[in-house]
Amino acid sequence: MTQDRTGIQLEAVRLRLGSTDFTFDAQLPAGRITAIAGASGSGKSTLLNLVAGFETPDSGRVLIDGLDMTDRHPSKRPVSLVFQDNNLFAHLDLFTNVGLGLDPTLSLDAAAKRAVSEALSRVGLAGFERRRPPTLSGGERQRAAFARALVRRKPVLLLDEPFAALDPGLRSDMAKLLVSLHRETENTVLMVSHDAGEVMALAGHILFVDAGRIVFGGTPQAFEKSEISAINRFLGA
Ligand SMILES: Nc1ncnc2c1ncn2[C@@H]1O[C@H](COP(=O)(O)OP(=O)(O)OP(=O)(O)O)[C@@H](O)[C@H]1O
Repeated sequence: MTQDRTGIQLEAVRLRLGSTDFTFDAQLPAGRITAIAGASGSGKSTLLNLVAGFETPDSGRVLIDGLDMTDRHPSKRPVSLVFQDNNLFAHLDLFTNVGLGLDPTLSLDAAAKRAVSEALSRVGLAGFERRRPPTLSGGERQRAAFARALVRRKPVLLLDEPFAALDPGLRSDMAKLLVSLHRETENTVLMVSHDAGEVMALAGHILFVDAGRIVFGGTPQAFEKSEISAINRFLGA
């Protein structure tokens, strides 16, 4: 691991979308899994989109490992992404889909091709290289999306409800896969989730968003003891 990993900072970030105002101030630890939790419509995806670069703040700054990302194009940020709907190209086989994570022009040398096969194998999809996404189960497609993120070897992994479309058994398998990939890569993970069980099982750090603001940032232990009513509702207390 490099010495100067300081994680993700949102410094006095302000954004207005339609009639909704967002204000985010946060410091997210490097090398940990941080969950962004909150009710539907609270602003979880918006926060993630600000880090990914799909939204640009009206004011304030977004930093990753100390570098100002605020005006940097999403493709130039040191992040990889996994979404609920996995965004695989249906007409391309898995090898190509994962290879695109490495190089959009697909000019892959022998080492890059090996990396693609290793990533598929790491998520349990060895031998699936020539299969196209429509021939796979939902869980297999989501594994392929993880392989595509993995192969990029970026210091930050952004996940937006990555398991939401899966049934409970698969959700728990994928959660285990995420934890084991995280142990290996020690990357900084930011994961949107509206599932209290998932948040408590996976996160080492939690941000809770309510009405466009972060109303809690801290450990799962402190989160459980919080007396904020929106958090108690979220935890089903
Ligand atoms: N481009 C936009 N224009 C106008 N309003 C927007 C836009 N994007 C998001 N919003 C609004 O901002 C609020 C927060 O949206 P966001 O998607 O961040 O919430 P969320 O917490 O991720 O919700 P969910 O759990 O339902 O996905 C919502 O009320 C949404 O309608």
